[in-house]
Amino acid sequence: MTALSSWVQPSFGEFLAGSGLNSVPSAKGLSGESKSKARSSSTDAGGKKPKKRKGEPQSSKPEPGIFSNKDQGSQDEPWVDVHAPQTPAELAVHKKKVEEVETWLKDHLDIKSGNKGGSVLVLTGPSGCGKTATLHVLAKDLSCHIQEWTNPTTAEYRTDESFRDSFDPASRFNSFHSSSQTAAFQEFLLRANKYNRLQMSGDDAGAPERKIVLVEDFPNQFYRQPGCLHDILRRYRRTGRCPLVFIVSDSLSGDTSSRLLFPKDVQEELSIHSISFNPVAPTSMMKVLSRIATLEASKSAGRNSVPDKATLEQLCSGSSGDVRSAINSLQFFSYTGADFSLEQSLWASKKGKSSTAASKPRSKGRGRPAKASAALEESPAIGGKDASLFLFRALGKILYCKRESYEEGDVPELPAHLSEHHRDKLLVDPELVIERSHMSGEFFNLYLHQNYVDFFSDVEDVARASEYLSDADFLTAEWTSRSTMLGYGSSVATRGLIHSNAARAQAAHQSSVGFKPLHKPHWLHINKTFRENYLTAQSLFISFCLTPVSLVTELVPYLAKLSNPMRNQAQITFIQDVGHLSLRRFPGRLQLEALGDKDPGLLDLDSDHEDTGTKSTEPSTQNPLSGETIAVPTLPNSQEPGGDLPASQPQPTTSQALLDDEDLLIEEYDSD
Ligand SMILES: Nc1ncnc2c1ncn2[C@@H]1O[C@H](COP(=O)(O)OP(=O)(O)OP(=O)(O)O)[C@@H](O)[C@H]1O
Repeated sequence: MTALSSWVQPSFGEFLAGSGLNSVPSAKGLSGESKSKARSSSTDAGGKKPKKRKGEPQSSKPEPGIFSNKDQGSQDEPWVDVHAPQTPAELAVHKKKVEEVETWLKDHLDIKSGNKGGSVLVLTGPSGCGKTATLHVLAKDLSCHIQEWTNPTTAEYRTDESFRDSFDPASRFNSFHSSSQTAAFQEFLLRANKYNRLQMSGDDAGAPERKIVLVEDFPNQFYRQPGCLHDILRRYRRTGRCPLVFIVSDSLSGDTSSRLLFPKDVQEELSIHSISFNPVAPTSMMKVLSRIATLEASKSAGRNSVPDKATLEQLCSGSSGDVRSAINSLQFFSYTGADFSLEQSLWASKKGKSSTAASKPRSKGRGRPAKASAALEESPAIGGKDASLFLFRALGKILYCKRESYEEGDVPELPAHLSEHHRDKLLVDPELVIERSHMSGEFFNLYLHQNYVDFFSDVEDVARASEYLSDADFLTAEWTSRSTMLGYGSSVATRGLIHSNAARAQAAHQSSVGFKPLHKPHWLHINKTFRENYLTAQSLFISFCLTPVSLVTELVPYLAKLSNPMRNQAQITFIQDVGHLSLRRFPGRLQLEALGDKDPGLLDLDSDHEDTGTKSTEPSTQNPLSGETIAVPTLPNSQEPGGDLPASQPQPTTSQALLDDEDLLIEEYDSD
């Protein structure tokens, strides 16, 4: 927030000074001209804070969270700080999560009770869901001190010598930056672990210091080489005396950074406890917003308006469970509501538009979808957070393609020969859905391709839809134009799919498809196997000096035909698995891996690699489509034949039993 307020104020300073406004929330970090201009025009709220001259140190700057002083200059303070929770009961976080963190802290704070000091906790969850606030409140409750790591700025450790080193052609590019940041982090941990805080007057001198080391700001080097962090953690685990808490915020589409920094095996090895926070629930969010709005309205003597319930609800839905963003939007709204007369009318007209759209009764369908689709289609009116969609919901929006009938005379009728193409008004915007799924259009198409058939009831429609999917594929086939054509490709795929589904063309007659489980694309698995086979072939047959493609398509099939090709057991197994196309082992269709409603979209192949690999529990088997046998222990359960197939999929047939193949025996050959 400090950073935020320091750039917000200069940008608005002149405008505020000119308009005689003084109650914009940006006292923290004020600097320079704009600040003095804003101050000079202050008559009321600005005057509450002692005036500071340019260049004067800002000693009274409150820390965010519980350290902020409620009484001082709250008019100018960001409300997130003024109304920071002080007790666990005030937290907008689910009680169970708070208890979980509290129990862990209590268990690991007492150094004397066994050697638990060097234990590590990772808090994950979306940004602004109260992870830091929870830790601060609990630390205060348990009377312990938080020592937090912040990345030093480059200037701080750019001593003359290291600066000169960085220009040394022999030294690796940027090495001074990353290594010194990691070294500084290591030193911080060492010191935090070794030394207590200086005793200040008023501190209880006798009481042993209880301390939590907090890391929220990770040195960049750790993202490039997570191994560095893991080594430091191993050392800390052995020597640490106080609990170490990491806070990792999830990205919009998944928890990729926490998986990168704290992979499962490292968590197990170092007994790292992980607690995952959810976005703040709308009911808790409403409580927090109403409390703050009422308090602020009573404090401001009529200058701030209390937003009505509908507005608060809108703020809640626009914040996507981010309490910080919701409170900021509320503060912004309250100021605009009271002070900016011009802005007020602009906001009001925008709000009016969205609220009429949201409240407009729909002629067809139930209330809930109307509300949901309105929330998706309308951007939140007041400083709303980017609303992301979980992949599961995004796919549902396209596959279920909700429609609403046109009002009489709304659209011109199509000519008779085109009447079969008439469709009711679509309630989703496919491009927006893809954008909010935070996934590339190509990957999104893959998911559609895997799942669309279950949502169709006519084979002619399926044929048309598959043509659109092929067209989309074709549009992005040429690498030179791919980046330009990606958007078109996904539009053709999504809109083509939606249009082809004639059974869902009319809002009044949208056939009920019921709930259909969605699955991850089989392509992901094939691609993973393909890459693994390439790597294995390369390492096993390195002496042949062939490219991976030649190895797998020429050498290995050839060796498979020989009865005595190799002497190494690993090579023999690989040749048996990959070298020949066997139809022998497959009794039925694949069972695909289900897509959960919270599964993140896969942004790149590496994350897919990890994703499919870690979730696998099933034994290895063979792919009936390509004929490849997959001897990979980490095979996803999508490959297990014969298991419980979803009702939507054809059940295994017995015809494959006829495809019996004689066993291929490869004997070991010793050339010596
Ligand atoms: N009732 C409340 N519960 C939780 N936070 C609140 C509440 N009221 C105000 N806040 C403020 O909301 C903000 C919550 O952000 P917090 O830093 O805890 O989020 P976070 O999950 O750690 O996310 P990030 O990683 O982005 O910082 C804090 O500034 C906190 O002071």
